[in-house]
Amino acid sequence: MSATEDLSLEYRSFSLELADPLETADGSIDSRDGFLVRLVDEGSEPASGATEPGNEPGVGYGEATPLPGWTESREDCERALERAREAIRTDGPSEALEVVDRQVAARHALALALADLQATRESTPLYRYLGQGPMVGRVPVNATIGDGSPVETARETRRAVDRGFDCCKLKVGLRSVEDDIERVRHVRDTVGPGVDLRVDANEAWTYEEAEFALEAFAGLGVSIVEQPLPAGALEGHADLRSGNPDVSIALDEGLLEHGVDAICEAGAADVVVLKPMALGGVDVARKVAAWLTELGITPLVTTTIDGVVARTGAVHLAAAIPDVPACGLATGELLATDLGRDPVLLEKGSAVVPQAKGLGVSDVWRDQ
Ligand SMILES: O=C(O)CCC(=O)C1=CC=C[C@@H](O)[C@@H]1C(=O)O
Ligand SMILES: [Mg+2]
Repeated sequence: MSATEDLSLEYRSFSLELADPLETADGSIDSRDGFLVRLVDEGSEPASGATEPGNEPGVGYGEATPLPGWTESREDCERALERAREAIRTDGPSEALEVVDRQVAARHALALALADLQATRESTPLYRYLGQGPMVGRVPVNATIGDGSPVETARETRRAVDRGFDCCKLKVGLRSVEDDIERVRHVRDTVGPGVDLRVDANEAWTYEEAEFALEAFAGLGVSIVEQPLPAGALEGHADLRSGNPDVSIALDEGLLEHGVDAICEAGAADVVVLKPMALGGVDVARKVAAWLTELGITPLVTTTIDGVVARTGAVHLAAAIPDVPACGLATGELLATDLGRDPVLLEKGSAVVPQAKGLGVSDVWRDQ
């Protein structure tokens, strides 16, 4: 993409309620407010007739959905998008990316819109533009289960398994470790041994609590414990790892605090969670994934409970990562409303990857 082409950027705010608040040890998420971004190549021929996915040749979509604690604030995001709008008109895409470099959600929106536009021009689905790899039909996904009562948690997990999920991530950390162990035991008894269970504590535990939890979780067949300790505790995570070879340790908040090299040097993670919205875009996340793989750490992709544009971008990112494990991409079903039609079908625990040009989303920029 050259600096001289005639690109214009527009953005609109949105607010999406969750169907039910997602309870986590870090607080409850009940709505997602952000900005839908549209990039238009003013020099390209307008599409004639109906706009099927990938059939808007001069248009790219992006989404900035800031989440407190993970990204810049909504206000900073809007100011950054305004700077990008001006910069892209006067100086081109590279300069526009530079002026939002530190506002990760805004950068995510711009980078996604640019990638969607370019992949569409090259008549290739976004994941192949990002990864330059082979055709991928599906990526495995996990169901996301909030930190509810033991009965609610078991019921939700059962429901997810009945709908075809064979991997479920349970939020933990809101109650005592003993209570969480009983909660997970109840889920295991309900769904049986064949379901892959993971837990995410969102930094809730002390080292002693985490050690106690990990030992019990190993006996319950929990495969991954995500962010058991505060993000700063790299050595603590490394010690938990070496003491509990049967359970993988995943870092999520820890990636944002330390970066890949420090995590690798400390030996603090088996798995690292990539949230493209919090990392500044699918392009950045793709590079981080490649670097992790090179270092022998497994990358997996999740969302920050985003609208359909960012969520579909995350599905493409996951499809661009070879042999990616089940990813936290079934988050659209947590929303009561969305920005438009979801081009990603969830089927038997997998997301069916859109094969249209670009992102493959359509019908998100309706006339207001
Ligand atoms: O990974 C998933 O299954 C879904 C995404 C998810 O769990 C999260 C999204 C946004 C904020 C966090 O509370 C949470 C996480 O920590 O991974
Ligand atoms: Mg997490």
